[in-house]
Amino acid sequence: MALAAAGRVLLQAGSRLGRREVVDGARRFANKRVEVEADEAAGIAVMKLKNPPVNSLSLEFLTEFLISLEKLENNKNFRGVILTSERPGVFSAGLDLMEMYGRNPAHYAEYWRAVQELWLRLYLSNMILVCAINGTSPAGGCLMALTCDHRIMADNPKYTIGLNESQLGIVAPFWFKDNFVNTVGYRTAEHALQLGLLFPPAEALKLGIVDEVVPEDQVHSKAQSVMAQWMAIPDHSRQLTKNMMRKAMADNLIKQREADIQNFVSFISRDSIQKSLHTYLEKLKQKKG
Ligand SMILES: CCCCC/C=C\C/C=C\C/C=C/C(=O)SCCNC(=O)CCNC(=O)[C@H](O)C(C)(C)COP(=O)(O)OP(=O)(O)OC[C@H]1O[C@@H](n2cnc3c(N)ncnc32)[C@H](O)[C@@H]1OP(=O)(O)O
Repeated sequence: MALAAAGRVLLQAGSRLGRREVVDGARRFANKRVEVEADEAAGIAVMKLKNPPVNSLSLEFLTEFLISLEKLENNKNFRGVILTSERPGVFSAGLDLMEMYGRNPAHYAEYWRAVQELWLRLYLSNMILVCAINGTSPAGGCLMALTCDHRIMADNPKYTIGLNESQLGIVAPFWFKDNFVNTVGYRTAEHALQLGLLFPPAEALKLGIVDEVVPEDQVHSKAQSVMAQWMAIPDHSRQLTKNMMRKAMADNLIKQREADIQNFVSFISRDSIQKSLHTYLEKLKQKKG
């Protein structure tokens, strides 16, 4: 119920944005920040993140992404989604720092609800989610990948993935942490989270953050072949199994959703945290100059 209500809010927000859908022969639809190549006959869609310059998860991006995902969820012909970036090199730079810096509490609360919604929708999706990680994927970007059923990363040592929040002076929320612990195990998570480590593909593979590393030009073909394997499993048994594995963790957030929002708002509003974010943003700018 809570999920459905929040979904409606996002849909309303989406229509307020007034984005015109572009339909190309019923096989492609797009809003400004997400491109969907939908092959209804095959039952597979490719969702490409396209929020330049670095696919940060801004409020507008989250709204548009959730609307696109819901369209696919509502069409029973779609059984699988491949998530990838339209801009090879960066899968996603994670949460949009500008949504968490210098804004007011109401904005922080609205943003955090949308971030929760993204995680819940992806984590509990009945569809098969395969992540084609064709670039760097820190923090919230890594989280998106962690919600997927299978992760394939491009073999480029320049790309990294992990939960680096502590390096920014912030803390990975408990549900980011839970998703990570369930993927890599407690000790690895404890170590990586405290240090805010980002891992290149080979190390990410060793730790189980990703399932496969393939040459960069094969990420998409690999994602398609993995999807074909998963599609061969009957939906009902796969979905019941997925739900059995994931429900408890998702319910843990659902039951304390409002408290989690309040926690986030009071944490992110602190002067010391705003100062840390300021320093980090300055560092990002200086890197350029
Ligand atoms: C105890 C209670 C706890 C409660 C919980 C409380 C708090 C937790 C809250 C949130 C968890 C946070 C999760 C996150 O996801 S935080 C974001 C983490 N992301 C990063 O650290 C990535 C930062 N970016 C980079 O490292 C690089 O940009 C890149 C992704 C490697 C790409 O490098 P590239 O050289 O290609 O681009 P630039 O660095 O030049 O960037 C271009 C442009 O984009 C801006 N930008 C980059 N990342 C972000 C971002 N995440 N959000 C917003 N903007 C971003 C960058 O500043 C440049 O802007 P400019 O204006 O200078 O062009």
